[in-house]
Amino acid sequence: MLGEDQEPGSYYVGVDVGTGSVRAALVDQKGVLLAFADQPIYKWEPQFNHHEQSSEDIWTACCVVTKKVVQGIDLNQIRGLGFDATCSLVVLDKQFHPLPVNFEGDSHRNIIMWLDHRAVSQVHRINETKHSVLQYVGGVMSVEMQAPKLLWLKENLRETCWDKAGHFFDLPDFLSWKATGVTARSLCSLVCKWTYSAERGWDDSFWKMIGLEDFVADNYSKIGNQVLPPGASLGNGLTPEAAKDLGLPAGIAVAASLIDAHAGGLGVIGADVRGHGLACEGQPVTSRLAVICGTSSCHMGISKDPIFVPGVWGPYFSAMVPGFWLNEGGQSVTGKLIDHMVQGHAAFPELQAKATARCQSVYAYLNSHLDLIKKAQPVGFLTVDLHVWPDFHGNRSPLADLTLKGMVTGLKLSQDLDNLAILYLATVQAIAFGTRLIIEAMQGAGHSISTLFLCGGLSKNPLFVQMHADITGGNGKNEQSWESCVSQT
Ligand SMILES: Nc1ncnc2c1ncn2[C@@H]1O[C@H](COP(=O)(O)OP(=O)(O)O)[C@@H](O)[C@H]1O
Ligand SMILES: O=C(CO)[C@H](O)[C@H](O)COP(=O)(O)O
Repeated sequence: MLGEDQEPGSYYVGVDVGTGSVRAALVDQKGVLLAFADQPIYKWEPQFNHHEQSSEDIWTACCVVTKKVVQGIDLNQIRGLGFDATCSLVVLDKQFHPLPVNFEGDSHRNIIMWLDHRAVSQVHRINETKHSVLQYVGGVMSVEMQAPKLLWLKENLRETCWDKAGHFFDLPDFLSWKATGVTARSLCSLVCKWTYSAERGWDDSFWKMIGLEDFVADNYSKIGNQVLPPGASLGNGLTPEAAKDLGLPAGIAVAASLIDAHAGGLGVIGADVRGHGLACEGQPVTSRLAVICGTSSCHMGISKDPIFVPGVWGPYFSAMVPGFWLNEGGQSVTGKLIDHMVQGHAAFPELQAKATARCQSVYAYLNSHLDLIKKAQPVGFLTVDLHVWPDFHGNRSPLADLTLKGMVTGLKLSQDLDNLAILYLATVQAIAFGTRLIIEAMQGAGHSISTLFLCGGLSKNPLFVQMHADITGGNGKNEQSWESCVSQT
């Protein structure tokens, strides 16, 4: 919205770092999208369940996309810049140089990604403490959060990484530091991934109990002892060095960052739906669930008072919408699971060739193929004999069990394109059932959710959206009308 102090003709740049790529958007003062660019980023999997990235590679990609979106505009009209990113752990030494997070000693790979599950033993021990901070992450800490990863580094890479480390950043906070030189952390990342409380700050007893008393001793300087609300203006804005890298004027305002799912949640949960004849018009914002569907899916619901939902992260105060509590359900792999199932099938080369011949994406081709083979039945009935359990990378919510694995039942001696299309459908349905289980857990604990707002790469897939509407809408527990609104971040 145009604030009173904003002149017309102002531009803003937003940079979104997902798991697979970096995207930049240029918007005007009304939030209208004027330009968009994206750039893939590198990922390494040196061993099973170890996932790493490079902060230098990601910063370079941020610079490429930012330069592209501001091409041809008057740079002096740019008023602000903001970042969001996945909640991956960036490690730097005392001089802010990258440190290796791997046994190979490769310092280029200085990020342990959010989906890395190397710290299984560490998270198990953290959960055995039953410390009170765990109440604020759904009762069970996830291996995808930062405390187990930090403990893993201390126990496994003591000399090459831990002893030399000067700064541990969540990726969104690394980016705002890189742009401004300010090491302040965002309340969003510290509350959601690091056990910081917006009301009580750090809990010394937790860090001492899990064997990371080092942080208490140095007054949390390595993980953040200055905390700002997301959107707060950082220091003196963009430094001359970062300005040169990004192709922007020095000194423009840079905002304290958000985690990617939280940026998506903030973007869609308050969407103005007036004038479309939707049943959710006039309903409170607390009746909406934002589902951010990319590599993973994140289910963001807010409330005025804290709601404790077993197996669902939070409640987190002011971490997404200021003044509201947030619960965050999630499925660790959704887009990644669909890609895995489709690309690993024997008929994938045939699918690729046919989709390319029609100038379609493989998913658009599969969706039309399902329409062709469903005959008179609704498409969902094609999977009466084939079922998928989607927890190939454990269950984030509501079971909070990282040991769970995926399953497929009903396999036949067929590997043709029909078989691939039906397996794809069953995978999408399984993911939608997972969302339904998360909603039921949230409703059972006191949320009152009646509308889903989807965004992210998977929301471009009409079958994914339709299955979510069909499967979550018919749970019989919701007296209110149910609908899925789609918007894209
Ligand atoms: N047009 C599309 N149709 C179907 N699926 C899509 C489409 N575009 C992207 N996706 C899926 O969305 C996922 C990536 O979403 P994205 O939001 O870019 O992820 P991330 O933020 O994690 O990098 C991928 O699994 C991809 O297959
Ligand atoms: O844990 C998360 C948010 O709390 C996200 O799943 C993680 O950041 C990855 O997001 P994406 O699937 O959009 O790349």
